[in-house]
Amino acid sequence: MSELATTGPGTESDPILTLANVQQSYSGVLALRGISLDVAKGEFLTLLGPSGSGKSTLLRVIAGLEEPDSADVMRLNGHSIVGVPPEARNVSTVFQHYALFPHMSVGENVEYSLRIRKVAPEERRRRAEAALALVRLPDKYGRRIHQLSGGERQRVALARSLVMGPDILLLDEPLGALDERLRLDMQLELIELRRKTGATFILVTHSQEEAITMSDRIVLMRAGTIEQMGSPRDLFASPATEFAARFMGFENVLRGRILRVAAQDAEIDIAGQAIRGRVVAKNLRPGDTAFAAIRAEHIHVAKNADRTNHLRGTAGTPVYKGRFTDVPFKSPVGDLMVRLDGADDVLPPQADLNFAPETCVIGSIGPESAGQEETSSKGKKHD
Ligand SMILES: Nc1ncnc2c1ncn2[C@@H]1O[C@H](COP(=O)(O)OP(=O)(O)OP(=O)(O)O)[C@@H](O)[C@H]1O
Repeated sequence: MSELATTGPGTESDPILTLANVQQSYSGVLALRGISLDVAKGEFLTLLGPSGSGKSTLLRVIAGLEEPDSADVMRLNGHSIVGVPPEARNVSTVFQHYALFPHMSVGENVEYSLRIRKVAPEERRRRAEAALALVRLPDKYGRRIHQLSGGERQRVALARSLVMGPDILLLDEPLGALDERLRLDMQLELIELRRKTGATFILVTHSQEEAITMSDRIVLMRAGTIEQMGSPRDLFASPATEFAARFMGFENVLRGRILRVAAQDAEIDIAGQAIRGRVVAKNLRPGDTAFAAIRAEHIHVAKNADRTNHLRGTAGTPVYKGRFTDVPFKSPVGDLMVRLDGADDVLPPQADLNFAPETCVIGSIGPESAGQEETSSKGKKHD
C-alpha cells in the first residue's frame, strides 16, 4: 500500500523529526524544559515517564496542537514546522479514547480525512479498505461504531490515522483503555503494523513494560526534561540515575558513598558494608554519594556463598505472586526485596543473601530538585 510509505525530500539517513531546545509552559509552570531529540525514519520511539513529566505535551507540540513558547529547531521531514498548523503537518494522532464519530460507519470514519481533502469516492474506499485490512478488520467497512468491541474501535482509530500515510504516527496511551489480554495482543499488533507500513511511531506511555516490549528506543522523561535515552536493553539493564533505576522497576535502590572506581567496576559503602557493582555513570569518584540498584530476582539465598556482596538477612512475610514469591528482608544495608522462583520455598528466619557484582548497578544521584512531579496533582486541562 504505497500511500502508507513515508516519502519526503530528506535522505534515508536524515532524521524524520528534529527538535532542539523546545520549551513549553502553562501559566508559568514549565512542562517542557528545553527538549532536544532526533527521531529516525521508521523508528519506534517511546516517551516514557510518570504522570506530569511532559510526555503528552511533547506529543501535542509535535502534532501542532500546542505551539511551544520557544524552540531553536523543529523540523519534520526536512521542513521547519514552527508555526505550521496541525492540518498542514503530515502527522496523525491516535488517542486513548479513540475519538471516533459514533454516528458514522467504520468506513466513513476511516475515510473522513480523505473526504475533507476531496479525494474521489472510489479512491477513498480503496484506501480505507486497505487501511482496514492492515489493522485486521477487512470485513468491517459497513459496521456501526457501537457494534464494535473496544479493541476493534482502537483498530479503527489506527486505520483512520494510517489512511493518510502520515510521516509520523503519534500514539497517546492508545492501549490504556483496553483490558490486559487485549493490551498484550495490541502491543504485538502495533509492532507488526509499524513493520508493514514503515512509518515512524512515537508512543506515549507510563508503562515500562509496554515501552520495553515495543520500542527501538526509549526516552525517559522527568519533570519536563529527558532523564535518559537509549535502547530498551540500555534502560532496563543500565539505568544511569536513581530515578531511572526506580522507574525501570529495580526493587532495591540504596544510597551510599563510593569507596573506589576502576573502569566498569566500583565499590560503594552502604551503612558500613562494602558492595561491589557495575558502574553506569561517568565521572564517579571516591567519596561521591551514589546509588546501588539490584533487581529482586538477582538476589539469591545461598549458604556458603562467595563473600562478595554477601549479607545476612532476616526474612519478613513472603508475598505470593503466582509465578514467584517476593520476600522482604532486613539486612545490614537496609530493607531488601528478594524474589524466589519456587513459590512454595520455605525460608529459615535468618538467611545468607548474595548477588553478583554485574547485576548491581552503581550510578550517581540525579539532580535532587527534579522529580517533584511524581506525587503532585496535575490540574490538567486539555479541552
Ligand atoms: N492545558 C494545560 N494547562 C495547564 N497545565 C497543563 C496543561 N497540560 C499539561 N499541563 C501541565 O504540564 C505538565 C506536563 O503535563 P503532561 O500532560 O504533558 O504530562 P504527561 O507526562 O503526559 O502526564 P500523563 O501521563 O498524566 O498524561 C504537568 O505539570 C501538567 O499539569
